[in-house]
Amino acid sequence: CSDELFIRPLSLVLSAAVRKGITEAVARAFKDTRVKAVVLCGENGKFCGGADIREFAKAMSGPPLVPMIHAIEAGEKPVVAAIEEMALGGGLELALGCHYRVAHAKARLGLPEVTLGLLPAAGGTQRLPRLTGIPAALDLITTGRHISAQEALKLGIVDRVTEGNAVEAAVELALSVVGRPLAPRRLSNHATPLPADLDGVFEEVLVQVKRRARGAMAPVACAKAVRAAAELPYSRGLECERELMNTLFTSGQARALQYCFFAQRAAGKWSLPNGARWDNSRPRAVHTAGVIGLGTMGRGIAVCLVKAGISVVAVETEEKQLDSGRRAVRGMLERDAKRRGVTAPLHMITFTLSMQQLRDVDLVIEAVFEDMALKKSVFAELSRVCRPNALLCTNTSGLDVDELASVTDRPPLVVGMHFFAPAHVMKLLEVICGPRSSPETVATAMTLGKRLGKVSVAVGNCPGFVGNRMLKLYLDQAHFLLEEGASPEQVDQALEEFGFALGIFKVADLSGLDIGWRVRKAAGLIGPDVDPKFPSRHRQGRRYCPLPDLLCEQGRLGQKSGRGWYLYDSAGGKEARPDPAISSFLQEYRLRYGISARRITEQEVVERCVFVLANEGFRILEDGMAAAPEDIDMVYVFGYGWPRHRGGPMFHAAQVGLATVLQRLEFYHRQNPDIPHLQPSTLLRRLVGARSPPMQQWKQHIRSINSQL
Ligand SMILES: CC/C=C\C=C\CC(=O)SCCNC(=O)CCNC(=O)[C@H](O)C(C)(C)COP(=O)(O)OP(=O)(O)OC[C@H]1O[C@@H](n2cnc3c(N)ncnc32)[C@H](O)[C@@H]1OP(=O)(O)O
Repeated sequence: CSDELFIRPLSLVLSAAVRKGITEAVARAFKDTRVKAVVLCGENGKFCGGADIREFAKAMSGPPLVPMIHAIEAGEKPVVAAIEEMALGGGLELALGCHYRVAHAKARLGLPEVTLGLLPAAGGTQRLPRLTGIPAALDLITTGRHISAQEALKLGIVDRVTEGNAVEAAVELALSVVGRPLAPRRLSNHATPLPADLDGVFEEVLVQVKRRARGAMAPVACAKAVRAAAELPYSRGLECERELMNTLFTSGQARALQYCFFAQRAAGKWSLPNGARWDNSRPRAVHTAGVIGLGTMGRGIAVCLVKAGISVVAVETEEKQLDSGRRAVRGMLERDAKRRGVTAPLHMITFTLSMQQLRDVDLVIEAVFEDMALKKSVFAELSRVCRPNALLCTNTSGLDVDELASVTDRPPLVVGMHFFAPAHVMKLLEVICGPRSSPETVATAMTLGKRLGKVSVAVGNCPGFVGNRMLKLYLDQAHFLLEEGASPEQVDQALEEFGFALGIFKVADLSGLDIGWRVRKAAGLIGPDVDPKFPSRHRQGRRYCPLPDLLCEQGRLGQKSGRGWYLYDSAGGKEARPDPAISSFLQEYRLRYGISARRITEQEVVERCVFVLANEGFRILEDGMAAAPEDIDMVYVFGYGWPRHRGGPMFHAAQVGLATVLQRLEFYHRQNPDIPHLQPSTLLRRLVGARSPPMQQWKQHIRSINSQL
């Protein structure tokens, strides 16, 4: 119409073309005397997802964002942002440069740059604190969390929220403010509201930010930039923002975090050797699901399903377990509902002792004890009870999914769904594609995972799949390091400084040391022929460390028993304290076996633990158990506490340099010839021989691609 102008960016992101479009159209609108106000909106009902991350790796082209936003803010006609669905990163910064903001009630807003190893460098760190004050700006900028339109309204980030058409509401607002002074609406003119104890606030925030960051630089830089908004005039604050951004922009951490962004999305794009792919296989609709077993895993899985709107029939074998499972699941659902201010959907779950009640469900997730014979009996019964077209899924951390399928009447409808504990919290789901799992079955499990809010990664059916197959070797290294002279706390400290959420011994204590003990017994590594006083350090043709078995025999099962690699205040206690008894136990052990303890450096701890992970990752790629290095990395980032700012074990190996990884593995293998997993994998050698090509080309160096997915 004649007195307003709509400018529609062409895509979700602020690409060079979109920035050019906005810059030119705004200039035209400001010049055109018929135009009284401007409304900025996005295409297809989405305001803006921020800068185009793919452009970061290329030479800058098109108009830069900062002057574009300044020109909008400095304009003499009111500009209103109509925020539909999202205003993220540069998108929110653009909106902050507008004079008014209207958001749809369902819109999400945020400055997630920190999650990409960056900071909001189009004035975001300077404008937001001037609008919301320091504490809220620090929270949003250092965490990158998305907020709802309602929270944005409370914080003053948007001026109006509408349930109706946001563009129409923005036009209405724009027309109503024509002629009003614009100076008070320019955030760069505002003074930042300061808390009474500015130093105290920043000191406290920095401590928290550093603890959460686990070595990531961006959150700390974000806090520094906000501090500049508190202490400096806008133009100098902007310089500080730019300087901090310059350091981050080219950092390895930013590259790693941006790699993770795309790798996470790539993991959803699975393909099978038979040509079935994510985009040509139709998932089944899942309205009802059964969960068998209400132990820790089953409870978490049931909660996830109910929260995703799926009706659940939960089955246990004994009244007592059923009762405690029911109480636990209800409690979790009630706490979650309370937190979100909604009613707990307790009506969506039925608890029963009868498998017969599973006869009408679309899909069953079995989550009984990790025991093949037990799981087989459950699957045989499911075959009899369930509808012929119901999918049968097993939550297993390493058992053969195809062996289980073979006891059913429907091997193509059987798939593994490996959840991680606690299942309602952890983001990773390994979907184990058995050789007979049908494309529809895989598509259903992958899509269900996404619906449950998980990052689903398709993996092949080998012992331990991807995650636990690698974990076993990582844990072995940690145990060998103890034999050689390290302490659990020294190993954990080195790994935590590397950025792991928790050191490996703390993780082992948390999970329970008896889990691995049971697995080793099942694998025939522990048995009646092992001398309990002097257990052999070589089993099945390789070096074996009996230390964790000895601990289990002493009843030190980890956190749940109050003692494991660490000491806890009580059974189930949270705080892990170094235990002098472990130190004496290790000394006696070394003495018994004639091992002279040596000084082990942090470098050795990290290299041996981390490079062995990547080395096995290369073997997994060669075996066809994962489709791409990105999949392996996402398993580690989302399931094993790997520091996201290091990209994942495969990305890290590429970043360190494959030649260096090869050389260090060779070195450690020379020192420990009885640890075969320190021997560099064939693929690693081949890649180094091919002058370390980029990760996207690694697949071309696998001799015979034999996908087991
Ligand atoms: C001097 C420097 C000045 C300014 C600097 C500004 C910094 C920034 O703005 S950095 C970017 C900040 N924005 C984000 O971090 C948002 C990232 N995107 C998302 O969170 C989500 O993608 C979403 C926008 C909320 C949409 O989610 P959803 O609907 O679930 O779709 P997806 O599968 O996630 O994405 C679809 C498709 O789009 C690609 N994509 C999304 N955002 C970006 C982006 N910012 N840049 C490039 N590409 C993006 C995503 O990879 C998907 O691509 P496929 O090829 O389909 O996988």
